[in-house]
Amino acid sequence: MESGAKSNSELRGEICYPNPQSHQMRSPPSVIVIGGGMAGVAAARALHDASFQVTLLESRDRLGGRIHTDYTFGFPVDLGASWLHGVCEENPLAPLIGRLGLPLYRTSEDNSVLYDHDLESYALFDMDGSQVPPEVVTKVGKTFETILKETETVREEQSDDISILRAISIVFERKPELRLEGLAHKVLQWYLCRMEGWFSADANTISLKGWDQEELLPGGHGLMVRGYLPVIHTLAKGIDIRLSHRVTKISRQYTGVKITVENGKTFKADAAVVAVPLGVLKANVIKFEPKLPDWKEAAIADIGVGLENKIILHFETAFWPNVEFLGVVADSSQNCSYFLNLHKATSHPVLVYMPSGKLARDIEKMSDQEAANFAFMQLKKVVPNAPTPIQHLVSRWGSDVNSLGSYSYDMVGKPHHLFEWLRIPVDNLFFAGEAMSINYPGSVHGAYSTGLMAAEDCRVRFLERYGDLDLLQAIMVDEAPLSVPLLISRM
Ligand SMILES: Cc1cc2nc3c(=O)[nH]c(=O)nc-3n(C[C@H](O)[C@H](O)[C@H](O)COP(=O)(O)OP(=O)(O)OC[C@H]3O[C@@H](n4cnc5c(N)ncnc54)[C@H](O)[C@@H]3O)c2cc1C
Repeated sequence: MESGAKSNSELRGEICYPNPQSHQMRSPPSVIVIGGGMAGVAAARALHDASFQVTLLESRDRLGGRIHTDYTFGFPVDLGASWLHGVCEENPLAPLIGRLGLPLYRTSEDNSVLYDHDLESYALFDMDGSQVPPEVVTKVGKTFETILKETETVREEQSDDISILRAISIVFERKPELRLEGLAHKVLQWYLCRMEGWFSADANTISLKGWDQEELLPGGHGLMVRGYLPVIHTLAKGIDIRLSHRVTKISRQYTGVKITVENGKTFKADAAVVAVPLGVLKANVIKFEPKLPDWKEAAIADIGVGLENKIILHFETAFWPNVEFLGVVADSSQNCSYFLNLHKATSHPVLVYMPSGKLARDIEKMSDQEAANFAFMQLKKVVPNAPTPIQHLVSRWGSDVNSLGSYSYDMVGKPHHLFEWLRIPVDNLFFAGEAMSINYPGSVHGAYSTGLMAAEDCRVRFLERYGDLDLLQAIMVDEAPLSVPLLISRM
């Protein structure tokens, strides 16, 4: 409490607020974490370990959020995140995954996701089922790399931001020799389709100035062979978690926060960590009282949320080429297809079809069976006499009220620093989530690191106010040294 202000008892109301002189006698500060995805559980774990009283409110009847490992097939399959992007010691999640002994299967060694042309990994097919010669895939991959390099010159010249698609067409106007025809053109569209998948957005909405501002960690991309969920469950151990508690209102008061959930029940605490998806914040599902400052609302409005879904097909046996990825090339990026072959990594006969952007939005309008049929028709372009799948799973991240999108990206004309603005606390509200990570947006490790940052910001806020250094133990925000090596197959 500041000097000269009212006494604690006058201010407190129903909340027990700390008194600097009597902190030894009060209970530890309390924090409500809203959202039980990676960011929320990471914040809850760190605050719990630093002696805070933590309650986590989660709207779904499960933890994990956009980490959703499903066991319907009798083995784990991820409907949301499945890769650790950056299989290296610098990855903030590496120490935890290493300690848990969870195996990773490296699908590519290259840390670039855009023009990786590791030929072992891919088999691309034309619409008529004929395989694209590997040398064409490599050659077009190099051309795509050159085109993206050329867009850097366009970026330097343009004062206003434009889309990556517009920049590519400017490059074609200037250097017609980079424009490809026939099969090579279709392969180029497939590379563009993969780029759109990385951002979960169409190329005409992705910012030329912002698209490469995230930090790509080295070490390539490793699939979590046993699914991502064990990481969430480890972090959540011992935390007071209330599932099926959808928050509808967050009131900031001088004495703390009051959180209202759907059934009218209220929770009070000294502070809160808001770790719900950006899509949920955009939809105003949660009312903030008083309203959030204009700069925060602008950041919420101006960061994009894209859509990527997974249609998971389970077969009796694996009958497709033994490569990590299968692709179908086409005249436009939207008509290209992209399958992950889980059989390579897990020995289970499963293919994962991954549409993004407008295609993903269109597919979400279909029933599960129609969506599975659509994915199967794409597969038939690769293997015309493919037997029908025995089971399927379909994600709907766009229409699910708990996510309202897949992950964030830089929209045209919007500065990248908005990701940091989204993270900055507002009084005793702290913010965490993949869209609050300026370095690693759209990723699990980004969400994790913002959870730790929110916890640390909260801890420091209490220390500043009460100066109680013993009560609250330091939170490791910086990467801990990797004590256990990662278990990586396909080195
Ligand atoms: C299809 C797909 C594939 C992906 N692949 C990868 C990948 O391979 N690697 C990678 O690193 N990243 C990947 N990502 C991104 C990654 O999943 C996310 O960046 C990360 O999981 C987000 O974590 P989060 O805690 O910020 O949000 P979330 O996981 O969405 O957690 C937010 C939580 O808040 C809850 N919530 C929502 N509204 C309320 C409310 N009103 N009250 C209370 N709780 C609420 C939600 O139910 C949810 O549990 C993928 C995402 C998708 C959708």
